[in-house]
Amino acid sequence: MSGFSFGFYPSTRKRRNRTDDFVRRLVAENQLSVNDLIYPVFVLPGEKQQQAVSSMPGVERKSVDLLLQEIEQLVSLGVPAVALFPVVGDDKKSLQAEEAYNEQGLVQTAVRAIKHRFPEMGVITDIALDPYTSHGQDGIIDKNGYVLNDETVDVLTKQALSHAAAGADIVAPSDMMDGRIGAIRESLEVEGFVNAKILAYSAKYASAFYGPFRDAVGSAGSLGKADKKTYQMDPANSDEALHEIALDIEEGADMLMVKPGMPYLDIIRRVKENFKVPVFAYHVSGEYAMLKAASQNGWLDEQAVVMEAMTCFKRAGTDAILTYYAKDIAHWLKNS
Ligand SMILES: NCc1[nH]cc(CCC(=O)O)c1CC(=O)O
Ligand SMILES: [Mg+2]
Repeated sequence: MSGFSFGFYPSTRKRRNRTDDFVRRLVAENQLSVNDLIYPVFVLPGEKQQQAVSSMPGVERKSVDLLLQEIEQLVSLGVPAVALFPVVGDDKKSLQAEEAYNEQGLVQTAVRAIKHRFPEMGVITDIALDPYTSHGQDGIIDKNGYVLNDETVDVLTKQALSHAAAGADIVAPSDMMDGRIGAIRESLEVEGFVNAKILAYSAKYASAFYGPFRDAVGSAGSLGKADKKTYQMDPANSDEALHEIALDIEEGADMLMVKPGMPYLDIIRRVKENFKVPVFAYHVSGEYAMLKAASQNGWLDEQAVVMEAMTCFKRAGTDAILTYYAKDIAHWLKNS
C-alpha cells in the first residue's frame, strides 16, 4: 500500500527502473564492449627493450619482440586493434623526415611482424612526421618555423604508402594538414591498396593534454617551448570541427577521430548527429595520467571511474575508443 492517500503522489516513479541490477541492465541505453577498444602502443628499436613512461604509470614502451607477447594477450582478450607509435632515435630525425617512409623503419618492421604472427589483429599506424623531425613538429618547416602544408602532404603520402605496403590495415593521419586525406586516398588507389582504410584525425585540437605522450615518444625535448597552434584546432571551436569532418569525408576518409576525448564529447555528439559515419575518440595521454594519478593516490576508484568514462564516450555517440586503458578494460569486461 502506498503511504499516500491524499490523491497526490508521483504516479510516475522514475526510480522503479533503478531498483535492481537486473532492471538497470535491461533499460541501459548504451553499453561498452571489447569491440569498441583500440590499444595504443609505443614501439622501441632493438630487442628485449622495455621502458616505463614516468608520466604514464602502467604504460611501457617495448621493442617489437616484447610487443608481440603483449599482442598475443590482446588477441586472446578480443581487442580488435592496436595503434602504433614509434620511439625514434635522435640519429634518425631530420629536417625532411626521410625516416618516415623508410621501408626498413621501425613502424614498417613492426607492422610486418605483427601481421605475420597475428593476421587477425587490426593494425593502425600514425601518419604524421613528429617522431621523425629534429624539431618535433608534425611537418616540414620553413625558415621561420612555419609548418608547410603541401610539402608536408607529399611526405605524409609516402609515409602512408610505405605503411600500407608493410601491411597496415588502417593509416591514421594525425597531422591536421589540409588536403592530406584526398592525397593519401588517391595514392593508395593508384598503388592498388584499395582496401587500406583511412582513419582521419579530422578534429584534432592543440591540446595541453598531449604532454605525457610527447614524453613517451621523446618529441617533447625537440619541440621545446613551441606549440602546434598553426595547424591543430583551437579548443574554443566547434563549428570548425564540422567543416573539417565534412572535408575529410569528401576526400575519402573511412572513419573520423576527435581528439582529445573527455573534454570534447560535445564535438563527438555534433559530428555523430550531423554525419552518420563511424566516429572514434582518442582518450589521450593526459586524460590517462589524470585518472591514473588520482587512483594511485586513493582519491578515485580506478575501475569504476574508467568504466564510467568509457560509458560516457558511448553515450556521446563514439563508435570506438583509443585508450591506454584498453587492456585493463578488456580484463575487467571479461571478469564482470
Ligand atoms: N602526431 C602527434 C600525436 N599523435 C598522438 C598524439 C597525442 C596522443 C596522446 O596524448 O595520447 C600526438 C601529440 C601531438 O600532437 O603532439
Ligand atoms: Mg582537415
